[in-house]
Amino acid sequence: MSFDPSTSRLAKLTTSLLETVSKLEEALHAQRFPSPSFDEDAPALFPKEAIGVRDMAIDYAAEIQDLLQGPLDIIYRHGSFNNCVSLQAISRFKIASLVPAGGKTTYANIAKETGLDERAVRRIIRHAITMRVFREPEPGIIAHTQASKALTNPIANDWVSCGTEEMWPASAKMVEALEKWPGSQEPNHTGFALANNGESIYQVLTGNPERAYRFSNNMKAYMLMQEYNVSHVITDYDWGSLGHVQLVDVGGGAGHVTMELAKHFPKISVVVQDMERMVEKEGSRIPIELAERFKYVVHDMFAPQAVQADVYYFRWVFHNWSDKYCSLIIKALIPALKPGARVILNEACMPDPGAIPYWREKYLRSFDLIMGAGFAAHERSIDEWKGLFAEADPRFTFQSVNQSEDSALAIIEFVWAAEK
Ligand SMILES: C[S@@+](CC[C@H](N)C(=O)[O-])C[C@H]1O[C@@H](n2cnc3c(N)ncnc32)[C@H](O)[C@@H]1O
Repeated sequence: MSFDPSTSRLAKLTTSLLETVSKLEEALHAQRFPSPSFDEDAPALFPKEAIGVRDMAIDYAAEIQDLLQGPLDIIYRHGSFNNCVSLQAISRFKIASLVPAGGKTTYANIAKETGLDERAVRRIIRHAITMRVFREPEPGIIAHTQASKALTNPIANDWVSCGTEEMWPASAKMVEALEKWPGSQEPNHTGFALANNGESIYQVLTGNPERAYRFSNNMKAYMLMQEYNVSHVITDYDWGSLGHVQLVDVGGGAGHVTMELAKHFPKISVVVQDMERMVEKEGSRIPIELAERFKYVVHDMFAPQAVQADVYYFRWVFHNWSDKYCSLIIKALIPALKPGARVILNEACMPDPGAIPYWREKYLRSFDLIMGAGFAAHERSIDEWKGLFAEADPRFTFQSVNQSEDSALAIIEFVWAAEK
C-alpha cells in the first residue's frame, strides 16, 4: 500500500503546523517580539496579536506528539506524577536561587548549599531538565532556562511549593475522598482533609500563618501568567462606564487585582474584604497615591454584608466553594444590596468539550480537579453560574459575560433588581 498524504492525519497536522508557525513568526516579528526560546532572558508573555495562532500551533504540535507515542506512553507522559518530585525538591530547597542569573553552578555546590546528597541533587535536576527547568550546558554544570529563572521569584517558587506541598498530597487522596463521601459538598470531605488529619484547607490555613502566606503568594503568582494576568480584568469589562463607584473586593486576598483596577480607574474606590490574617498582612502596603480610595477590612463573607456598594467583585472566590456554600455567600450580600448593584465575578466558565483549544481546556479541567481535591468544589459553566445565582435569589439578573482569547477567566456580571 503506498502512502497517501491526503488520508494521513499526521501529514495534515504537520502541514497545518508549518503554516501556523510561519504565521506565528510573522505576527511576532510585526510586534518586534523575538522568536520563542528557552533562553533565561526570553520574554514570558506573548503579544495578544499572536495568541490565536500560538494556540493552534500548541494543539497541532501536541497532537503530533500524542499520535507518535503508544497508548501507555501517552498515559505515562500525561500522568506526570513524577514531575512533582523534582519540582517539590526544587521549590522546597529554593534551588533556582542557588543558580546565578546569567551564570553557572555545579551539582556539588547545590548539594553543599541544600545539605542534600549530590547524587540526589543530580537526579532531581536532570529530571527537571527534561521539563526545560534548568539546563546542563556541559556535564555537571547547571545554568538557567526561562522556566528555572522564573522560580528565582519567591512568589513563583511559592506557587510551585503550594502545588507540590499542598495540592499534590491532596490530589493523591482525592479518589479515596470521592469513595468515602460521595457527592459531599463539605470542605473537610476532601483529599486535602485526608492528607491533613481530617482538617479542611480553611482550618489548616487559619491555624498556620506560614502555609497561609505561601497560599496567598500562590494566588499572586497567577498574575505572572498570561492567562491570569491582571490586564484582562482591566480590559475585559468597561469599568470606566461605571463612573464614581464604590467597589467591594470580597475575599480579595492580597488585594493585588483590585489595586491595579484602582490605579487604572481613578473613579473607583475599593474596599478589600478578607479574613483577619490577610488584612493584617496587606493593610500596611497601600501605595500613597491610593490611600484615599483603597482600604482593607476584615469581613467574613458568610456574614451579612456590611458595606453598601455599587459593585461587589469576587475573583476566584466561588470556584473553591460547593454550591451549598456559594449560595450562602450570595445570600449574605442581600442585606446591603441597593437596586442596580452589580455582582461581578472573575471566574472560569467551563467550555463544552472540544470548544476551545485543547491545551486551554486541559488547564481548566485540571483546575476543576484541584477544586475537587482541595475544597469539594468545582469549576462552573456559564449556565451553572446563572443557575447558582437564580437559585440563591431570582432578583439577581444575569447581565453579561466577557472573556478575551488569552484569558482563562471570564468576567460575569449580575445586577440586583429590587423586585421580581
Ligand atoms: C482563592 S483565594 C482568591 C483571592 C483573590 N480574590 C485572588 O483572586 O487572588 C480566596 C480568598 O478568599 C478568602 N476567604 C476564605 N474564606 C473567607 C471568609 N469566610 N471570609 C472572607 N474571605 C475569605 C481567602 O482568605 C482568600 O484570600
